[in-house]
Amino acid sequence: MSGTIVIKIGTSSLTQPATGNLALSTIAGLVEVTSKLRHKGYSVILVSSGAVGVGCGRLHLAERPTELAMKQAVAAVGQGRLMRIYDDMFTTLQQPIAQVLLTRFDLVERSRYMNVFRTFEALLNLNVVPIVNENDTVAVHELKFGDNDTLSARVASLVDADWLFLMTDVDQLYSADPRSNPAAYAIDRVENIDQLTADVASAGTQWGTGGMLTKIEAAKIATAAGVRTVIANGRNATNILDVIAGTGISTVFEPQPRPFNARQRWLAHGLVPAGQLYLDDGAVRAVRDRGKSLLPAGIVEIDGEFESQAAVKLCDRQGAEIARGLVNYSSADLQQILGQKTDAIPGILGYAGTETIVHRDNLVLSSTA
Ligand SMILES: Nc1ncnc2c1ncn2[C@@H]1O[C@H](COP(=O)(O)OP(=O)(O)O)[C@@H](O)[C@H]1O
Ligand SMILES: N[C@@H](CCC(=O)OP(=O)(O)O)C(=O)O
Repeated sequence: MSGTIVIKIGTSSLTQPATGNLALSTIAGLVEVTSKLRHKGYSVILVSSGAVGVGCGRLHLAERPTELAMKQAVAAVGQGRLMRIYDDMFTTLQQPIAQVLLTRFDLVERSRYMNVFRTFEALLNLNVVPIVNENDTVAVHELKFGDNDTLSARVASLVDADWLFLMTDVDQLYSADPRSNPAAYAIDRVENIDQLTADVASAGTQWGTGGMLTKIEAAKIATAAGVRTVIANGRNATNILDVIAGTGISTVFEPQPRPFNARQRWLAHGLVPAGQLYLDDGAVRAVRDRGKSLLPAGIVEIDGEFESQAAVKLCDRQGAEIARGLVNYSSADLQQILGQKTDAIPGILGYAGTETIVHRDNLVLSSTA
């Protein structure tokens, strides 16, 4: 019955909305539930926001800073304070914890991705609860997760988790933001996230980053990787135990069958695509329906500048993503050979490269394809 659970808790749950001070009883509840899950045999990873919010409280700032350097400085103040509180509380329950700070870059390169994976594996084998946040202080704009919802989903995909809990300041996902739309109704279960019609456009709280939008994005990433995903209220962490027991108020997103091995999970969720290849209908069918590699003849257009072995999206003519993978040619070379027969490549480029543009082994279909 045991498995791996990733719990993401947002700033809006960790802090008091009125004062910005830490919500100590909420954190204590989360620590207690985490410890209970550990005793039941689950491995638990916490993804905790709050560095910027707690840093603001410590520095008596009334608003979340918008300037990058300022945000990074404030996060450096808050992160240490946050970890100290977690460590104090977990220590009272004899539960060791570890701080893991990630940037998007750590999941892009295969060797770094595997390193992060092995570190999590070692920590969980040591019965430690890793507490993850984005490394806000060093993350550069272009390679930021930007929000901890999608960070937690990528971590859940990385460790092949059974559950991802997105704990926030509303009980459930609603058909629209319940703060501004009193007629919004609660959604208990989402079988197919691609058919979800809820309005999640509003920005959320002052301290949170992405509102509901990034939670839905996270649920898409996690369910596509086979992780059952839950949105629930973080003020009462016992919700997690109830949801696992099949009761409790929440929104549960059903996972898709686990289609991915570890390498495919990296291809699907670790990489940051540097460009797009647009395919004709025959190539779309070959890649999507017949499990073929992509050949130059089926490419009608490309977008972006990239080197060989970069990650790219494979799209149909309308731009809908059907797959992503590692490309065998740079964008400059590809411009010259797109639409051509494979045996024309050496004559055009002056060297005999590989026959395929994206090999089947380096390609993973997108969940909506
Ligand atoms: N359809 C919706 N259902 C529920 N909440 C929504 C919806 N659309 C927007 N929201 C807003 O999203 C907020 C939660 O996001 P956020 O403040 O970023 O929280 P966190 O800090 O937990 O990540 C809610 O307080 C709510 O106002
Ligand atoms: N890494 C940032 C949190 C980013 C974030 O996603 O915040 P939230 O929307 O509150 O989950 C921090 O620790 O302040």
